[in-house]
Amino acid sequence: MQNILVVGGAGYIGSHMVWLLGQHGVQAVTLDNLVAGHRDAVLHGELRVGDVADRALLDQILDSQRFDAVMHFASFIQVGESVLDPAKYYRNNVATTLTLLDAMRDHGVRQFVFSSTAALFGEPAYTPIDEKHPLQPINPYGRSKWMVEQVLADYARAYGLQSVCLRYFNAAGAHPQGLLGERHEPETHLIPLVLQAATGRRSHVTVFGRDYDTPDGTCIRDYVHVMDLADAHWLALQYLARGGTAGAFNLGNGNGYSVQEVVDTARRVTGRDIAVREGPRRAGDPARLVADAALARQVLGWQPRHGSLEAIVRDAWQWECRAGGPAPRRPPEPA
Ligand SMILES: NC(=O)c1ccc[n+]([C@@H]2O[C@H](COP(=O)([O-])OP(=O)(O)OC[C@H]3O[C@@H](n4cnc5c(N)ncnc54)[C@H](O)[C@@H]3O)[C@@H](O)[C@H]2O)c1
Ligand SMILES: O=c1ccn([C@@H]2O[C@H](COP(=O)(O)OP(=O)(O)O[C@H]3O[C@H](CO)[C@@H](O)[C@H](O)[C@H]3O)[C@@H](O)[C@H]2O)c(=O)[nH]1
Repeated sequence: MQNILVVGGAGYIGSHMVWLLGQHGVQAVTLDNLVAGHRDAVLHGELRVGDVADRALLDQILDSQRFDAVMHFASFIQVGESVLDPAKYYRNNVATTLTLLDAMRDHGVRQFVFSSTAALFGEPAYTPIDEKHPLQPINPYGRSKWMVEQVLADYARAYGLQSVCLRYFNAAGAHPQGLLGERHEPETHLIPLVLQAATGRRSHVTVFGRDYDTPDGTCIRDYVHVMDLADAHWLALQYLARGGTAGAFNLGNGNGYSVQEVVDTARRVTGRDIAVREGPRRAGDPARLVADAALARQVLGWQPRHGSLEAIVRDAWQWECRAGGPAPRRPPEPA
């Protein structure tokens, strides 16, 4: 693998991946329309600002050089918004992915790594959740990812397009040296919100429900470090390069932490008081989502290196203390 097209590489997870490709000495081109990404988050390779729905642009990029694989991080990501405006999600997450896959097929690029999600599993029938668990997404965001997974299985059979779907549980943490981190606007994810309450950027964090069937009544999630996700993508590229066939892998640490445990850990790591308010349940939140990632360990050789919640929160805190992120590292491109 010498040259990778990273779609959505200016976003949270994609930017860590682009950095890692640089560390491995692999060329990367990022395609991102910057609706949610940041120009200064692309620390390696070339950034092409544009929409993945733009077939002419895709043709131009794929004609200009030979790519060994495409990694696809670009999508809209807010579950609540997907319920209110499903069209936005099906268009950007499904229709534009078809445009990308068809362009790849036409240009003979046959390897694809896709950002899928634990939202595919809906309300779990059992935990930890392995790949045999029924797929039963309960919102348009999850369904949009499921549709793409099904398309990918068909494209593998019909066109020989080999893909790996990586179903992340809760991505969290930041680059351990503080180069990159999470900068969503609006931020909806628990760990950055808790840490922003610690810095004073927010007055408090609201706990969404304390009446779940869990030991302390708050929801349990499997937080997985963004660098461990990037490692899994790297291993997925190696898997495809050695002829691995299309497949899907769950990515999590196998440890569940409650919302209250996240707040307590953040209080310990930051040494700050964090004001908490009680709120109602958020619609569509399963009580417990914990991954069984044995398959990724066996087949990809994935070994999470930053598995403890403490390490995840520490790295996210280092990033958050930079209050909005580091100064741009790349000069702005001419308009
Ligand atoms: N963050 C999580 O906990 C999590 C969990 C499971 C799955 N995922 C998936 O991982 C992927 C990355 O998530 P993230 O948290 O980094 O999100 P993000 O919003 O930070 O990154 C997505 C990037 O894609 C870009 N983009 C969106 N639509 C585009 C388009 N049409 N053309 C070009 N660029 C476009 C955005 O500008 C952004 O830079 C997403 O597909 C998401 O569904 C994330
Ligand atoms: O202000 C907040 C924000 C979140 N939560 C709770 O914290 C937990 C984690 O929430 P969040 O960080 O928003 O992540 P999830 O809703 O679990 O979703 C993430 O993780 C899923 C996989 O587990 C992915 O599918 C999604 O894309 C990704 O956003 C949930 O129980 C929320 O109810 C709060 O109590 N207060």
